[in-house]
Amino acid sequence: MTAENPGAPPPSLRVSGLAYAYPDGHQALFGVELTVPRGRRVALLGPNGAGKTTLVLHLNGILTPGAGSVAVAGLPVTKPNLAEVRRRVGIVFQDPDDQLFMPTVREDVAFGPAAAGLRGAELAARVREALERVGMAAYADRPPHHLSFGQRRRVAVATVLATRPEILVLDEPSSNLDPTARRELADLIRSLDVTVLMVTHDLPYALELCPRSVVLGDGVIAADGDTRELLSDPALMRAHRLELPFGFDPRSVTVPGA
Ligand SMILES: Nc1ncnc2c1ncn2[C@@H]1O[C@H](COP(=O)(O)OP(=O)(O)OP(=O)(O)O)[C@@H](O)[C@H]1O
Repeated sequence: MTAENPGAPPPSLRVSGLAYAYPDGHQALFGVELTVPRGRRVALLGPNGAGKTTLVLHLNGILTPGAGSVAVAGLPVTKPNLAEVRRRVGIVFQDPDDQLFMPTVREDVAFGPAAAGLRGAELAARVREALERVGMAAYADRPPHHLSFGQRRRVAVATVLATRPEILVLDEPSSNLDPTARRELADLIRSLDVTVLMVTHDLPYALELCPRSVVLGDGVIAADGDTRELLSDPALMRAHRLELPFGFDPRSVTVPGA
């Protein structure tokens, strides 16, 4: 239940007054406010050094707020809640090799749900379902390092989906993908029935996948709104080093499913 709408489920993510300084004293976040309702896809944009990674590292408790708080589906991100928080927040890192470390794809995808206590037929079904979801069921017995980069990224998504997260955090999901793999991953993301926070410098990808974007600049939220409108605001774009590909006009692009 929430104060705004009694009876409604809490948002997938609520970040309130989040401030953080690294141990060397560098203040990376200043009072960030961000609410992502369940089932929405939101892009987190901003130049290098804006604080995007610092924000994401608070979502699963790798960093602890200097001030403010984070809650995932109403559960505060605090030390006693970390195991459940990490099941609810599935982060797909930019480099799939940071996530895949078992001898086979099947074992990598089983790792999360097995750690959460699933065994036997239930575990096998969960792994199969996640691999089917990302179109990689035929590769279950292959070593991850024999797969292409795009295939490894899909398996990395499966490792996270297998834990049935409340929110999927994608860190630069389109990086290093060829155009076909990029489109296939977009189709996959669009087909998922899950809340998504996508950190990206790929503005067309943000437009294609996320109706809403948040622009972070120097540790503060500089803008939060309709992606197409934000990307059509030259002053905002210039101020935050956001650049569209040459000739790309966000107002003339048709977004699938929109
Ligand atoms: N371990 C650290 N110690 C001190 N300062 C740090 C540390 N990690 C990051 N910073 C600083 O915090 C600020 C935010 O960094 P962060 O990595 O969150 O930015 P980002 O938006 O994710 O950038 P990028 O797009 O390059 O990934 C930067 O000024 C960065 O130099």
